[in-house]
Amino acid sequence: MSEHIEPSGIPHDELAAQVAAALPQWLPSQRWFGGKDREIDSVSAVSWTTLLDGDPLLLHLVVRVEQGDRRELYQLLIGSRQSQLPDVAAAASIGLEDGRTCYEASGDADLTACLLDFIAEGKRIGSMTFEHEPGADLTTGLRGHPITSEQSNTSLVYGHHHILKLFRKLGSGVNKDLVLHRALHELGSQQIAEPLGSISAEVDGEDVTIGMLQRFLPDAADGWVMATTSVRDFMADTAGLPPEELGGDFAGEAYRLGKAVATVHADLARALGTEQAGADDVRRAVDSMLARLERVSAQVPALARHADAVRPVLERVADVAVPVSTQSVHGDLHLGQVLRTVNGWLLLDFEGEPAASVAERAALASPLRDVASMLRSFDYAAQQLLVGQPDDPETTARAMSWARRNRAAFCDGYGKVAGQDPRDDAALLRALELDKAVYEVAYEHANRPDWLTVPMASIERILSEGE
Ligand SMILES: Nc1ncnc2c1ncn2[C@@H]1O[C@H](COP(=O)(O)OP(=O)(O)O)[C@@H](O)[C@H]1O
Ligand SMILES: O=P(O)(O)O[C@H]1O[C@H](CO)[C@@H](O[C@H]2O[C@H](CO)[C@@H](O)[C@H](O)[C@H]2O)[C@H](O)[C@H]1O
Repeated sequence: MSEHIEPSGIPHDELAAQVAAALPQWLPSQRWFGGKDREIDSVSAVSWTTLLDGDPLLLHLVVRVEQGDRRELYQLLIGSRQSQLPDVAAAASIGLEDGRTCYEASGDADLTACLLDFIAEGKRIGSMTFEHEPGADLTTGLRGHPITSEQSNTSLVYGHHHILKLFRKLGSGVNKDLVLHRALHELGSQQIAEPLGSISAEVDGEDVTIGMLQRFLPDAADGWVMATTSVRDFMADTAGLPPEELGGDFAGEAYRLGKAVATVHADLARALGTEQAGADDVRRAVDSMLARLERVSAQVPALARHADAVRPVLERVADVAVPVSTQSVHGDLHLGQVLRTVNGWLLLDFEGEPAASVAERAALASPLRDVASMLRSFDYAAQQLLVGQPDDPETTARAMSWARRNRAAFCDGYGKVAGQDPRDDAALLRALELDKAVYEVAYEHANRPDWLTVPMASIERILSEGE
């Protein structure tokens, strides 16, 4: 915390408190805010650090958001200028009652340029520590611009060299994304973007990762964009050509993606070890899936109607042969988390599901969790074109044939490297897919209500297909 006084005379602790008081109105409109499903009871400033003093001012702020029995920490960069306001999005403005303009400053490249330089210098400011990884080759003096794609966090790209992710919701300790990136990089993994540095801060007496710097891959193609382009080509073809003869066929990519995911799983097992889950562990995993089903059903009546049919599928996992091998996994793998470079597929963002607790994210799991999660994403890619469209069984059937082809290719590629086809564990895979779809119902309900039909249609399909 700092005792600095801004030129206008307001102490920074007062400014932090004023910003926190204005946040209940502002937070719900932010894509990265994970508490959109509930009323905000209060927001209070937990810690603040002056990164740039004077005019302009850059304040790092950690706030506690209270929503019923839920209490979460979020970080913000607060900019304030007395003179000319920067050309940042109007949505960044956090109005204060006394008319002062404070804004969320991650879009102000003049202010965020210092973050990269601080990492290169290995600077300590107040309770914040900026570090580069051993041997990291950093280009400094660059301006950082936020990426425009959908994100749970906020990432700034510095001159096509580096990308700095600022974790919005803060957990405790070293972020899992950083832990897994470091472990994979140490093994020489080619399936990740090299970790280059980090930012941490002492919050409530504990060191917490608040940012991670990585090599930026300017020529990489986003997996979601590639897959949905392929779906569009496939759906637009009226000559009825077989998919393998269409230019945008994705099956070869899906196969190679399967191989890349299996390689990462093998590397994670090698780097961080495996454990054998016994009957009690499996029972706990089943109970946690059932609890999620009940929780989400209570919020979304459309899901509640299927809960009686979903429950026995989840329960069947308790009958799988034990022990089940568990390990560190990605935790929220989907097509938007993979990049295709000239050297093959890379995986991003090992943080796990944004809504999960730190303990849930750190828990070891069957690697089939990631397989199921990626299979769900092929369904999403196929179905996203149908969102808001009138129901047409023929179009739906064609979209689902794209999903089937690519899901199969992904499993073939995965099995080739893993030495075992994930489809051999049909009961577990089916339950994990359903559990992920239940998670997605909650995610869409809170974030993109128009897309709720996507996981709901999948749940109906998985249930109707039987075993
Ligand atoms: N190293 C990188 N090189 C190029 N693009 C990247 C890199 N890391 C992330 N991205 C882009 O940023 C997006 C968001 O990154 P991600 O780590 O998934 O953030 P979040 O946790 O907020 O979802 C990705 O979907 C990808 O398009
Ligand atoms: O922000 P994250 O990437 O960490 O993940 C969250 O947002 C994702 C959407 O951006 C969401 O993914 C769901 O939608 C995707 C299409 O937009 C689809 O490919 C995924 O399969 C589907 O789960 C993800 O669940 C959520 O955690």
